[in-house]
Amino acid sequence: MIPGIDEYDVDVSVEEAAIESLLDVEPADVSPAEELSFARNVFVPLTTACRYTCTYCTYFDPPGEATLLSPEEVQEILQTGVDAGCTEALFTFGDDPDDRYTAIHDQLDEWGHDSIHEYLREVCEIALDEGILPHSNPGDQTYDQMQTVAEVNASMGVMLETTADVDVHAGSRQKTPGQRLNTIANAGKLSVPFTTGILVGIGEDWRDRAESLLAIREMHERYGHIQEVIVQPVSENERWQGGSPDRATMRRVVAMARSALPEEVSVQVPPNLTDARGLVDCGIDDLGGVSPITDDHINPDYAWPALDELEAVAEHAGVPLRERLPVYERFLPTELRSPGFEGRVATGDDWLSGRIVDALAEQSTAGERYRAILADD
Ligand SMILES: O=c1nc2n(C[C@H](O)[C@H](O)[C@H](O)CO)c3cc(O)ccc3cc-2c(=O)[nH]1
Ligand SMILES: C[C@H]1O[C@@H](n2cnc3c(N)ncnc32)[C@H](O)[C@@H]1O
Ligand code: MET
Ligand code: SF4
Repeated sequence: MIPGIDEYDVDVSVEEAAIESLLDVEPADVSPAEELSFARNVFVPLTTACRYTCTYCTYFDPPGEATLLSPEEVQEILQTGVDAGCTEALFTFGDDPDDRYTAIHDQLDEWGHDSIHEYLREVCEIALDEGILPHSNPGDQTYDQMQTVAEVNASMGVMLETTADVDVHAGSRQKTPGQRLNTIANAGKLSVPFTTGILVGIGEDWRDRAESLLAIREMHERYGHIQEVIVQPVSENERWQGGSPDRATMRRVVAMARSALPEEVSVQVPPNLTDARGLVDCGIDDLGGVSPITDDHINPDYAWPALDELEAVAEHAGVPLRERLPVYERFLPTELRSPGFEGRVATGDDWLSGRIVDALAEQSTAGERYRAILADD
């Protein structure tokens, strides 16, 4: 049984035969994508406080040192993003920071908020007012927490990491696969277009990788909400010297992801952590959110490639590079999709809230930029 799953009302039943057949997949078995997409984002590390201490993570700060960005600081970062033509405000932060740190709780209280999710809602509203679309990844979330912020996000995400019980998540407070899957299920129940993925090289074996990808597939079959799956190699930093998966491993696991998932779900690799050129023939079709202005705060030692380097990856593969929004086009109401859009899956019109649809349809500089990106197919 997947660790921790019995604590939640999530039924995941990956079949042994499906795992076995995925284990046979090789890069030569998949067809390369016809284009590569990316989004321009600005990274907003709302707080570095986290209730967990994953041993590969350099993001979290210990109590006493952790910070919380004020609304003014957030607004300033967002403004630089808007000025640089970004369409995505990536709010990523530690899991339930206010639960473990009284200083964070007290600061939120001073700003008039009961919880980090209430505060997240406020900063997402600031983003929408500034003309940039929120994509939040606050780690694990309950249904109620997610409901607080769902209507002010264009999409949300959490990495499953792995379905295996691995040492890197050990300790008295830890991520569990059951809780991550529950978060993914909550997004499905709330119709939130969702990003998830696996972290490769944290002690999981090939069978675990196959099981993780198939568990994601099962979630998508149930709710239809998975927009992309990130295949992320764990990367070395001052806290993690346990190595990073080699090229052959990344090639095989990307091919497994492409085979495991239905066609409409994108397979993404981060271009600052991988040699994306060497993965296009294994089935990637997305290079994720890339920032022209902010660091990757999670992997600060790995600089974002410039746009012309992304162009070079696409050129090397002989496919076009296309900018996208943080929410994939099939989740948009039909009237906002580009004329040339051929939805491979009918999704209906009820994914995005009125607030997000208004932002996309607005007669404003931001609205025009969003529509220009959609029209550029
Ligand atoms: O800059 C990063 N962006 C990360 N992103 C952002 C992602 O590249 C884009 O926000 C999505 O492609 C949406 O456009 C994540 C998004 C998620 O929902 C879940 C996990 C990640 C992980 C990272 C990451 O490590 N670094
Ligand atoms: C937001 C996501 O960042 C990823 N993450 C955290 N630390 C690292 C690292 N050292 N290398 C690669 N990815 C990492 C986790 O998968 C997390 O879910
Ligand atoms: N804490 C969240 C998670 O692990 C997001 C940031 S990870 C550096 O999903
Ligand atoms: S990976 Fe996310 S959950 Fe784990 S310690 Fe880092 S911030 Fe916290």
